[in-house]
Amino acid sequence: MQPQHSPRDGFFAAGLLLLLALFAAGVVGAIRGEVQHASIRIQPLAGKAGAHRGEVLLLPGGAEHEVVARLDFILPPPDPERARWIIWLGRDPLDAIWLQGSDGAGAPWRSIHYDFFHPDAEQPALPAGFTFPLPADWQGPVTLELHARGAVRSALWPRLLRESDALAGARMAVALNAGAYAGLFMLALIVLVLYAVTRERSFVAAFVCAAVGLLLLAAFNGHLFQLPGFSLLAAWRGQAIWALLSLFSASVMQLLLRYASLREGGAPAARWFEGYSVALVLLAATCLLDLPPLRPWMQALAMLGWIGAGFGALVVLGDAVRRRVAMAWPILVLAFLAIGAGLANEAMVRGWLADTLWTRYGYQVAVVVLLATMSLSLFSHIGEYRDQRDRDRLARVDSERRMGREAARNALTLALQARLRNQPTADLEWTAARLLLEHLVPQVPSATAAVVAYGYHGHDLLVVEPVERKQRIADDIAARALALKRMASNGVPMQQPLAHAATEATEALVPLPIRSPGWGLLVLQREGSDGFSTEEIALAGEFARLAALHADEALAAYQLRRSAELDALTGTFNRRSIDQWLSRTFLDASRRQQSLSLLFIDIDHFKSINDRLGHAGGDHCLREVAAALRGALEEGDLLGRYGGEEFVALLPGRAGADAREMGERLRAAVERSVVEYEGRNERITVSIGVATRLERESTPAAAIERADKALYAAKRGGRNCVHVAPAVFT
Ligand SMILES: Nc1nc2c(ncn2[C@@H]2O[C@H](COP(=O)(O)OP(=O)(O)OP(=O)(O)O)[C@@H](O)[C@H]2O)c(=O)[nH]1
Repeated sequence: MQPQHSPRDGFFAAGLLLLLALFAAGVVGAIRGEVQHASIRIQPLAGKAGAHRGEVLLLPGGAEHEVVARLDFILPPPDPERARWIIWLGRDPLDAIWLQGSDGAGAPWRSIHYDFFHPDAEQPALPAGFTFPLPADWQGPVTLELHARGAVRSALWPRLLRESDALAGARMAVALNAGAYAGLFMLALIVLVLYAVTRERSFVAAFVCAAVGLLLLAAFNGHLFQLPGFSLLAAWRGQAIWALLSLFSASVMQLLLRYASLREGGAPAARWFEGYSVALVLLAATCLLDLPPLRPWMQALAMLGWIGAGFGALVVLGDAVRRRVAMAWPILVLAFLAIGAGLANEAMVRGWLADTLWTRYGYQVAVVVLLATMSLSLFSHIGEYRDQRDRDRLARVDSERRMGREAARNALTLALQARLRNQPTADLEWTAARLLLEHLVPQVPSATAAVVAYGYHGHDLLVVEPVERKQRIADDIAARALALKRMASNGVPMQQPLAHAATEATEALVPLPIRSPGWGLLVLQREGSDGFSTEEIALAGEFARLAALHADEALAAYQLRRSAELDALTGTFNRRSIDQWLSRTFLDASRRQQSLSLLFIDIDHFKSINDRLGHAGGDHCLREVAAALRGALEEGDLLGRYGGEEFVALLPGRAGADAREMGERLRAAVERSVVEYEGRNERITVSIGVATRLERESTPAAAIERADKALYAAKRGGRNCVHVAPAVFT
């Protein structure tokens, strides 16, 4: 994505213009304030290299040259009130510069000897020029020789000034230099911190640019060689400056590459820039190799390299303006300004423009402002970085949430499977609803969550979380049951503001997949008007579906299990399960030393019933007898069909008289019941044999035999009676 111009650019550009205006005002003031110097006539001495143009003496650069010129000037009479006179020259990269001549008495006089690359220890920090104090007693016409030697192109403008005026000018220059250094230093620091925070590589390029720029400006001004650590660079003399210039050109190209995002676009310009940067680094290395045959060419090559980088920068910036890259046009304007200031400096070095603060240092200020603007425009990269980070974080949060919900879904499924498997049918739906709410509420926070169902698997259900709100919810649901039923039958979840709530609240209604005519809803209520997200409602729907599905499955499994245990005709236990029950209850009772009785109940003359009513009528009678028996038995007693027209009742906790009493009750119940079949009333009786578990009996076989015998005895005893088996039959 391409960064766009933003209102921020406008503010930034306005701020920048303000700064530039302040700077320009300062420079103009400095130039205006410059002291008029007394005129010096310069005359190159015959036989020595060096040209002059008016007041300026030119050193051509490339190979090492030495120029000697005669300086003629008239010194006003000494004034004890005012400072002495000095000859002042700009601080050009000269290997040596000094003045010599003779005083009024003809005695030889020689000035301080300066070497740009090896500054004297006594010189002030950040010296701004070469100052040659003249003896205080000199006056009238003076002739001196100016000796200068160096391999860097320079234009020497000797000026005759009062020392105080020279100091004032020097202070101005120092202020400019210090400002430029501080600016680059701070910039380097800021972009380094930004890199540490964002890990955005563009800031490394900006850091290298600011750091190399700082070294380069300090080298151009000669201040670098004052620093103990860097004084070693003086061994390379001018070559060190050209190496730094080439490195700076390369770092500017790299910064431009990143600023204009050329790499991302895969533009061919990116490859050119990369290649050119490598060439510039190689050029810097060549400068430091200091090969004598190449030495005269290095200045020109480094300058060419710089001009090429400048040209490339203009092309890229022009393109960036077209592509609406952030801050492109203020940077382009600044680049033009920097190039203009650089050309002014070159014109000064060639003697075409006077040596002023502006021509000497203007390009330095422009470069600092340009670099600062370019580096700060990389803030747009921070925006991208921040966006990316936000996107990553959102994605992470989203995936964590999704994983959390997936885990909750699995947990709900597992809990439903585990808890519903052996649940008695009456509790099945309640348990499913409870589990649904328990697992849903942490995922979809709700002040109240409820499962409401009518006619669900044949019964009504209301489970509320938290339980304290059950009554309120029950009243609320009852009050609008009709509307809710309509809503549930639509099958589409919805949410609405809670009309009667004192504070703002929202209610989500998620229909439960319940077979008609039953209906049910998952009701979620939440404080505030924000309501539930689509995702939350979808999750609630899915949880509700899971819970209902598992409840249905558990019910079906329960019914299947029951059908395998029950006798299809009478609904009592079948022979297989009554056998299991017999074994189980006998073992149980023997372990606990509890009473247990066993009743064999046989319908009297069933054959004749069958004969009279037909087989279907017989079946009907069997069902009616089973119902009568079940009605007379008590909770905990078991009834099963042992086969044909014979039933078995198991009475845990009963023995002897108790069991007989129950046998009587059963017999009487059957006798009382009048079975109606096809308009005929049939009277049915049963004979019952009772056997009670003996103390050491843990299996039912013997008791079954006794009960059978007792039944046989009852039959023999005239039927429709109860016979209790003795402990031992004789
Ligand atoms: N309708 C119907 N009849 C059955 C079923 N199972 C057995 N029977 C009949 O039940 C009758 C049992 O007759 P019996 O064992 O001779 O005894 P009873 O006629 O009841 O006479 P007592 O038991 O001596 O009073 C037989 O006629 C069987 O056909 C059944 O599932 N349905």
